[in-house]
Amino acid sequence: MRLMISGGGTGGHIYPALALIEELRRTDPDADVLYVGSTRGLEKDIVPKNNIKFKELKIQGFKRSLSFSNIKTVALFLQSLHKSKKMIKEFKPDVVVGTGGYVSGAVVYAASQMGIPTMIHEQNSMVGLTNRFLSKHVDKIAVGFEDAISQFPKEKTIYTGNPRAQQVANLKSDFEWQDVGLKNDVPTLLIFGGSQGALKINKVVTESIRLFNKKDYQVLFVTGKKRYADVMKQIGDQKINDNIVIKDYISDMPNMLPKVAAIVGRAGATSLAEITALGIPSVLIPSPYVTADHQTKNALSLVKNDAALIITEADLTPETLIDNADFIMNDKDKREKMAENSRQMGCRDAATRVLDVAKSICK
Ligand SMILES: CC(=O)N[C@H]1[C@@H](OP(=O)(O)OP(=O)(O)OC[C@H]2O[C@@H](n3ccc(=O)[nH]c3=O)[C@H](O)[C@@H]2O)O[C@H](CO)[C@@H](O)[C@@H]1O
Repeated sequence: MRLMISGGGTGGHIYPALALIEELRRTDPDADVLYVGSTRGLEKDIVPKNNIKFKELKIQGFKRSLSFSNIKTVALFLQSLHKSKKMIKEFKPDVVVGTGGYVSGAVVYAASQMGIPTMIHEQNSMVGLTNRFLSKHVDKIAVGFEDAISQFPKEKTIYTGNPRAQQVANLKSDFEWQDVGLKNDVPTLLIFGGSQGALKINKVVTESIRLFNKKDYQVLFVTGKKRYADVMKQIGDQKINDNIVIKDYISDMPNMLPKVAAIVGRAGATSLAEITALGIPSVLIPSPYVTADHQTKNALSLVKNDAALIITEADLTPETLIDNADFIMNDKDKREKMAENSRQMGCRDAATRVLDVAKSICK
């Protein structure tokens, strides 16, 4: 198969695409893949490291208010459309797949205009801007949450789960906590605010260091690449005990996640697919800044099943953070029960399902 794939901006759109590519290469070693990303997103660092051909487009999103930059957005979109068509003519894909982010809007739309089979994957329970636009033009729509089906044309939409779930569930981890300076035999709480880190979570965690210092469990706190320096400045000369390690980014999350006892984090759809694939209990702090508050909806699907706890960003303080973290980390039975509930929700064959949909539309 010749697969052209595009997903950009944040990890939540990129990692499902990488998981799909991994599944394609596993089942079809002769497959040829071209990934098209944006010049500004995380994909330009992440994708080439995975030995995947990568091409870039310059593109940006619409501002919600009337703004001059929206004129530039339209110009960049038209330019990207033109470049995408050129790339498609050269690469000659059998199918073009979009996993979200503005860049996928141009690439998938260009392909649909040229009569190439197209599909999108929507990770969230609420459809995003780009996928809403593309849904009218593509042949198939794969969704990560059953709740999303009703927001798309019924006849071409199918529930598949999120390909990243299968990737993390199948990996044989050789990760050791000693690799990051922690102990192997102490339960570890992983704290991170999605693929880019979250300002409020970082602030409250830095204010909680004194309290985490005293815990019997360990904490790995991941700040997001661009936020690390600020966090270290905020921490200043506070004492950090051996049970806490701070990192800017984890490059190989699938290898680490199976060894994590619990997670405190945002409720991005791809993170939740990983959490449920592996059965990890979590404390979720949904981002209030995303389209249609979709992270709250994502989070509540786990909370309803007693697989996660939720703290709204407005209620997040060192006290609520520590109370919720302790609730999970200090009670092994509770943790195991939540882990099982979380595992029940996992969709561990999602990459196969998405690939099957892509194959079904190839000419
Ligand atoms: C602010 C924003 O727009 N967030 C959206 C974005 O989130 P975001 O990009 O944060 O996506 P998710 O939380 O869903 O996924 C994050 C991904 O990055 C990985 N990771 C994270 C940290 C790290 O150090 N290393 C690492 O590899 C995680 O393992 C996961 O695979 O896309 C998601 C999926 O469409 C949406 O649900 C989110 O609402």
